[in-house]
Amino acid sequence: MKLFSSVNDVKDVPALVARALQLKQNPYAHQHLGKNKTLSLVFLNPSLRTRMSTQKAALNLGMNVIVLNIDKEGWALELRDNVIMNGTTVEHIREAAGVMGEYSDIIGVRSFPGLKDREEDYSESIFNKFVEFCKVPVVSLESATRHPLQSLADLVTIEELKTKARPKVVLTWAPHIKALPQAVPNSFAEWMCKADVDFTIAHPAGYELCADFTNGATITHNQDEAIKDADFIYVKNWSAYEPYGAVTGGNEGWMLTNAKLDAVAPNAKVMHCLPVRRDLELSSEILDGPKSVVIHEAGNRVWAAQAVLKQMLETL
Ligand SMILES: NCCC[C@H](NC(=O)CCC(=O)O)C(=O)O
Ligand SMILES: NC(=O)OP(=O)(O)O
Repeated sequence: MKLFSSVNDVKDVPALVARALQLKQNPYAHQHLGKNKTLSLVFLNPSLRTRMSTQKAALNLGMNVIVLNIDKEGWALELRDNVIMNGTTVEHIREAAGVMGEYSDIIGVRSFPGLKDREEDYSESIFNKFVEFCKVPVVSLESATRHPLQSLADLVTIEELKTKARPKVVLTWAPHIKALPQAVPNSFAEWMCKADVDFTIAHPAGYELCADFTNGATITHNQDEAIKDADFIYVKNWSAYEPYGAVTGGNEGWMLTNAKLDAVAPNAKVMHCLPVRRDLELSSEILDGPKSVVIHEAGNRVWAAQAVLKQMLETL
């Protein structure tokens, strides 16, 4: 595998999930694979889980790891082509990515969307420039439109905790005060549409995701109807795709509570990629109660990352 940017880069998804679960049982069995190999993790945006879990995964495989918070510690990066660099940017992504490739066997990149220009964000221009100019295999650490390491960990979690062959999985929109990217819900939907699950998406009118990611999902504006008898409820806020980046008020009632779960989904396990704003996106009674699997889910980020890195190391 030379690129991990979406589910489409994975030949056999069930095999990758199975590999992640095997690695969880035996984390240090492949330390020879990463010996003398360097993973560089490059962040243009903040991270807790992705940074720590991917670093841990690489260490488990015997790799060396370099972390660069390029937004804070690097030179101001020019991302546009054909501009005279007489302003505040100091180094072009062409040289920066090329140089990072010299120091790395695999590079991970995190670059969030600006949420201003949909065409620009959905073209994945920043992520794709890293891929083009660094000339080594690249793992997405969350790009403008997708978060595949998160989605793989989510699928691993569902596979591990499901109590029936084909569980009902619901992605529900949640309230927030800010405009957040569509990357996590796009990616979760894209992975779930390819998995052996019964998949529903619930959101208020106006929060339709880009249809490229939701093909095969049941989509509704009725949260109670959507979560009825769900086995897994995946909670996430996102801003509108159309008009792009918009946030409309008046949907505070979409926050999931124990009362809602008790009424229609008593057996549901509740997931969230984190970070989560308590009692805005998701009630603390759920987060602190037995239905929440968010910490377990975040733990599985290690095995998802390790399965991907292992496959990349095998094809270096
Ligand atoms: N990597 C996980 C999610 C990252 C991002 N959340 C955020 O930016 C939260 C910011 C805040 O709550 O202020 C998102 O939703 O895509
Ligand atoms: N879920 C997730 O990607 O978390 P971080 O943004 O903290 O890496």
